[in-house]
Amino acid sequence: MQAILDEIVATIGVSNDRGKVADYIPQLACIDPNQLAISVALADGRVFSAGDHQQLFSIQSISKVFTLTIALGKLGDGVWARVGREPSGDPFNSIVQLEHENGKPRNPFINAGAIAIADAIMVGHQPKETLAEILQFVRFIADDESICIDHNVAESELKTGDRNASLAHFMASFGRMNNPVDYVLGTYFHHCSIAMTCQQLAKAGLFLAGDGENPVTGTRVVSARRARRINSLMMMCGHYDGSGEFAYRVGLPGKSGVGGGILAVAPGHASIAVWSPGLDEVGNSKLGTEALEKLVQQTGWSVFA
Ligand SMILES: NC(=O)CC[C@H](N)C(=O)O
Repeated sequence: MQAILDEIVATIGVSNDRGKVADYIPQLACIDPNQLAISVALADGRVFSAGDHQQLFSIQSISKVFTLTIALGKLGDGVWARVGREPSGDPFNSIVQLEHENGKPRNPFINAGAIAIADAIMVGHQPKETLAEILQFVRFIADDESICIDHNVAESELKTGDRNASLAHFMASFGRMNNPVDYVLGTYFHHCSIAMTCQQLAKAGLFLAGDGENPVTGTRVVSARRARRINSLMMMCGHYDGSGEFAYRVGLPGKSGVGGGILAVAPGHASIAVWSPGLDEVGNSKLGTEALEKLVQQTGWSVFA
């Protein structure tokens, strides 16, 4: 495995065509695009990494997998009254479907859906309490107490978050927000601003590769059925309007973030985190996707194999 990862970083890491760093969040615009990292956490507890795998990055929308998991724990199937389970086929920050679909986001991974999920898990709590709960959950699944929120990124998003504020207010106009919109947005921006290394992220995804149980710590996070369902949502919706392309090229459930990270799950085998800040046209890590494509070719881990 180490040789495979070293080879992936050596070949893909030299690419001149690295995509474009997200610049609508000023704090992300200044990240050096010449970075690439990959970590594979195997079901037997071994973790292999290559490239800049010790570097912290903004997990952004990958956090939506964790907030969905928390929401399912709190609301069970009640989650599906708040968001759907269908791919949107539209950009991650699109507002158009909300008008025709009664303010109900298509899925929990587009921005509107994740904002609705943030509202759902607040259940009357203050943003601080909700964020503490989210952070505690992420630290628990990653088995790492050092994971934190990057407050500079959160502030930066807050200042330039007009689109997300529009989505939230638009949903509120359909009576779909239980908490003050500003509180929900504050929660959403901060959970998107959790900073992790590839190694930490790969470990955090292990429960999804292990039928809901972290195979290393032996702790059950969700039921096997719930893990399968989260994986299926990642497969269908995790890369927005690039989900079909990702399934075609990589063939694993995955969730991307505009920080350039991707969490991918090879059920029964491994949890994989990749990071390279340059994004393709739809906002998914360009080299990260290429690295995963190569890894799956070498390991045969595609769920369609
Ligand atoms: N695709 C993403 O990672 C988007 C998340 C980002 N926080 C936003 O709201 O725009």
